[in-house]
Amino acid sequence: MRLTEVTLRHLKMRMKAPFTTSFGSFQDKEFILLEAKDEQGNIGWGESVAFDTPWYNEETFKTNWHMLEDYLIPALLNKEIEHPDEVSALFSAYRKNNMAKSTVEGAVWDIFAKRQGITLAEALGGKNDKIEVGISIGIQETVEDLMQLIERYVSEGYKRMKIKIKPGWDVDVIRQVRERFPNIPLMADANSAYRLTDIDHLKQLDEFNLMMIEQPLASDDIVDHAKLQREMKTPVCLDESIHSLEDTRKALELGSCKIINIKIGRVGGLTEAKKIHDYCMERDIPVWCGGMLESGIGRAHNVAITTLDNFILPGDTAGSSRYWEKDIITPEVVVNDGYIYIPEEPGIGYKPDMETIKQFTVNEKRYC
Ligand SMILES: O=C(O)CCC(=O)C1=CC=C[C@@H](O)[C@@H]1C(=O)O
Ligand SMILES: [Mg+2]
Repeated sequence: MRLTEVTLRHLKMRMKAPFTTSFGSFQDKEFILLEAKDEQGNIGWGESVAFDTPWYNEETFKTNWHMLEDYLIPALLNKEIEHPDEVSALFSAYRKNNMAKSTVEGAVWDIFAKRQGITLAEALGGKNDKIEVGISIGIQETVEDLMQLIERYVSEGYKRMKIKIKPGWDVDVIRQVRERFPNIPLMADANSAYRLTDIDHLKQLDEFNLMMIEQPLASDDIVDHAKLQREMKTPVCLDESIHSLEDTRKALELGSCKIINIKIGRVGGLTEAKKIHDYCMERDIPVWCGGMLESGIGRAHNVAITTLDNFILPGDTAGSSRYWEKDIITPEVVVNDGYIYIPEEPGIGYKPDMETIKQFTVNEKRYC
């Protein structure tokens, strides 16, 4: 298999409502879509999940464009490869920039599956024909606003609620949610808003039977998380701190967490995501698939990886309509009673809607 042409598109899409976390709030989503063609004319798609501001991690869609244009596309274009696993080896001279790497690696995986006439899920080794999904709810203006959203998403069938927390919007809010919804599967994501000195405060969360607390401490930490996990009953889940299988190994050896959130972009692509999945599975560490407010293309990749056996916990891959008036794929990703059914078409299984893509495209460039 050989890529003969790659097109980058810079898209700008407005979400239905702002999404607020401990690090900031945003409503306009700017990102890169990557379309790749192989020597047989098969087309594969990838999405960069980097935001427009480096607040989740150090990457942005502009740094991704630079990496793709100046290093990653030239490293791959017209190179003969047998399997997508070889892509990371071709990129090994370039440090980090995982979201940029994942953008093009995802398109290669899509083509790899299409060449064999199988789904991306099957190409990855996934056997499940449906996946369980939860939903992530940003910080709201009032607790009542939050309650109404939970009410709505519970009635739509989502299998677990994730609530964003930060100092001043944490223990009291979770207490009220638990009083109103004593039995829902519930978790909290802090996006690194706390320090180890907050340990006594965080331990108060132990009384609410949370499935986990996600990334409470610094975004690059695994040492303090291990200290926290030793003192907290609630399982710690790592998101921002995990960029690779090596990070996973070290975090698990230290006891920094009991659960891993796998985001394909954050770990540099599907090959590394699968390795982390397999490593965790051998050690009985459950994983789930995190979200980055993706358009349909990124969403489709998330759906595919979530079919692997150790994605035991519901992920953040909500339906397209959660964020978008109109998504850029057909059919859109739909959630039925908390499940997404895996599409049967080869590759990512959803068709890019070129009209809609065009409508949101700000800039486009082709490489061959
Ligand atoms: O619905 C989604 O795509 C998940 C949204 C979500 O929780 C997150 C998106 C982007 C950055 C973070 O705030 C975050 C997360 O940390 O998991
Ligand atoms: Mg998170």
